[in-house]
Amino acid sequence: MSSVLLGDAHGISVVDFKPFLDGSAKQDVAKAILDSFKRIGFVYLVNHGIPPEKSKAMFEWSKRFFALPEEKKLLAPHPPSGTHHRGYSAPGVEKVTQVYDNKELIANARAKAPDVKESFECGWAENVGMPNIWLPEDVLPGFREACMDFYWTCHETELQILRAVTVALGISEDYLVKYHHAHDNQLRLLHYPSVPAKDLEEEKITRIDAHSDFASITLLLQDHVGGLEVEIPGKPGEFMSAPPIDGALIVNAGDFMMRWSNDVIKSTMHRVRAPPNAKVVDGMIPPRYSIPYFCCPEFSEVVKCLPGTFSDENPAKYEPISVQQYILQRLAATY
Ligand SMILES: O=C(O)CCC(=O)C(=O)O
Ligand SMILES: [Fe+2]
Repeated sequence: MSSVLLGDAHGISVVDFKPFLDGSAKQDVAKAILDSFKRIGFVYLVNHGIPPEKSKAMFEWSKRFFALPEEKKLLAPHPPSGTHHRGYSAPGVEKVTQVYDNKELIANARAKAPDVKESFECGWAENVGMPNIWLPEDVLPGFREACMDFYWTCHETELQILRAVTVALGISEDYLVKYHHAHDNQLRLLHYPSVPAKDLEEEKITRIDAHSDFASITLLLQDHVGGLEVEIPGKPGEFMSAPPIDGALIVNAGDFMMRWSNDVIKSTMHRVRAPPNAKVVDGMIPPRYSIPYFCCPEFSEVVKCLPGTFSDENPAKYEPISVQQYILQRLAATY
């Protein structure tokens, strides 16, 4: 085993990112990430550059935010449409599915088994297309600043991961970074409240249904509770757990990465269920907190297969697609 590959969890590689960041073994790290992305679309990174104390502090802010009374959280309300994806969504409001635009289907899925999760979304401050929606500062002083600080910290790690992926694909290091210079990303705080184990088992409610992520890559921090599941390669509809690993960041490829790479990289379906071996107390599953950071190309860009990923024998599988059109279509289908 090469020194950058530290092990694996159910086939998802655990990779040391430091030798990429310090330049000591860039190719090895890049290849290890790409191998895992090709196999399963997910990779764990340690020494990823997001300081552990910052992650810890962000989880604490998230807990403080979600612990506020409902009427306070609703002072930063998510608009009724999914296309302005900012602010606070109460449990049951957003329903993530792999449906693109059938409103009726989505409404039925929501009514049948709502997602029992609440979330807070924010982006960069001057994004005029999708302005942030904050609480009044005195409701939770410091929250806005903490979110924005974490946003930019994650952005640094995002750029390095994009560089690693392009290096591994054999194209110039900044090729994908250029698509991301507008940092049109989204920081999401998620809280899955404690719920009756029975309701989750009987699928009366869900935490989050199976879906692929829409954009380039997602950086995902999860707490120790677990419950994230990833579709098993070659076995559609069968899932396995992607357990929390101390200090590791989960990175998964989204639909744009799949399209850019002409299907070399997988954009794998994942979901959140009851955690395996959950400590059920009085019939209740413990709460879960997670923090995904969705990395997205600039909205005005068009995503098409990268040079070298297609040929006469292996034609491009995807038509060029507008970033804005695809993202807004998928977002609209969640509210
Ligand atoms: O909570 C999680 O770990 C998963 C969240 C997720 O997949 C998403 O928000 O797209
Ligand atoms: Fe996701």
